Amino acid sequence: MEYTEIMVRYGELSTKGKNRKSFIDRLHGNVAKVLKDYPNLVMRPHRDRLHIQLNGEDAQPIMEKLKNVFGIQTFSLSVKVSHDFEDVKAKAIEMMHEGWKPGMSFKVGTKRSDHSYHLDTNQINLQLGDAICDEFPGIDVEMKRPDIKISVEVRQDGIYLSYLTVKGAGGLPVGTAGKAMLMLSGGIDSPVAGYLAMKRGVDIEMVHFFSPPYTSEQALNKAKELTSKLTVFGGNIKFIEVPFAEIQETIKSSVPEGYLMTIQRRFMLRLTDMLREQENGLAIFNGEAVGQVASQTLESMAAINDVTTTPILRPVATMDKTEIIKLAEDIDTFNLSIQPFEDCCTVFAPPSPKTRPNIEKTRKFESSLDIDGLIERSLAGVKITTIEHGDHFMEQQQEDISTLL
Ligand SMILES: Nc1ncnc2c1ncn2[C@@H]1O[C@H](COP(=O)(O)OP(=O)(O)OP(=O)(O)O)[C@@H](O)[C@H]1O
Repeated sequence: MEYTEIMVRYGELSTKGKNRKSFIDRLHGNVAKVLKDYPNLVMRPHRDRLHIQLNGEDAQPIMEKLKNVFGIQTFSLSVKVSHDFEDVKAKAIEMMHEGWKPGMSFKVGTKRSDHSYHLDTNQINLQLGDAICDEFPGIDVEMKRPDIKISVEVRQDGIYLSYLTVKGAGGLPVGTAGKAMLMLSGGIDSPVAGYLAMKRGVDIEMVHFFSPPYTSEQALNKAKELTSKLTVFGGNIKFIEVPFAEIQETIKSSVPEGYLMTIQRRFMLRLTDMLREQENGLAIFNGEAVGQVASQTLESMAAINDVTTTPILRPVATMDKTEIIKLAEDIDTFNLSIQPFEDCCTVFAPPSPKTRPNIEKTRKFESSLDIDGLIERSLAGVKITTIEHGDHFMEQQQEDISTLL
């Protein structure tokens, strides 16, 4: 069947008034970005739906992209026919032949925005229902949970029919909840935390610490590649790389071993917070899960969090590792995350970090360091790039290597 339009139903639209408008505008913008490679599409955002006219474009790849856009509850493929009711009947029957299998029940549901049409919603439901029953003798009509629902929408410019409804990603359009920083390592958890932040409408910017020469270019590229994977959910993402080797070396040579990790993390958080301020972000997200490792006990979190009052949000805090892995697989970051490139935290990890660091002691050990100078030099080396959907960093490097061989 040649479809004419995709009808997108908005997700969580509990907000009213001005918020509703910004929700719809942002969703429209995000959908337009994701579908930028299809110039023939025409989009019309309305109060309760977004209509995407296909103008001959193949619906399948477009639907695959729409499935990742937050703020969409469901979407349906529809076909436009004329106001001639015989055309409507013929198309509804064609749809039933396409989707119906023996034993399935059905229902017709009609909406009219064109109230001048000569049949009202009840008449349309009944007459179409009768036509379908004649074509499929013995078929069950089921009002509550039909297997197939033929939806009919009567509009000024024609009548739109659909029967396939696809579940969207839910959540809120990325950008409607404001901007925040995500502390992105190359591991499994922080990309999942980023995905969950985006799902609630947060526009994230990545902050990644790296420590050359202790960490390789490949480790940096892995974090960039992970960022690229997340662009499918919300468009371009800023990637902020922060040099961290001098800070780690200094801490290692000046602080008792048990406190290395806590103090390193405090520096990471301070730097992320400064970058947040510079970028006008409102909060910081990370991939910590309670009790997962030494730095993620509640005592450690408290000692690290001590450097800022900025909200630190931990979307995977209460999830089991298996649950996080399942999500990482669903969003296609898992296989990349498990590639064995070193992270600056693992390179400098002490053999037995304190799992219950004392805040007073932490502050005391840290006070011997030139905190401002270390931070200033690290910030001076920050590099900011924008990662777009389709950008690749890992493969590119493999290609480079293969050309050298
Ligand atoms: N190199 C880094 N750059 C930016 N943030 C980092 C870095 N390393 C760790 N983090 C942040 O600290 C959190 C905890 O890191 P840690 O290495 O202790 O745990 P993890 O459970 O292995 O997390 P992940 O799987 O995200 O690496 C990460 O989820 C991330 O938000």
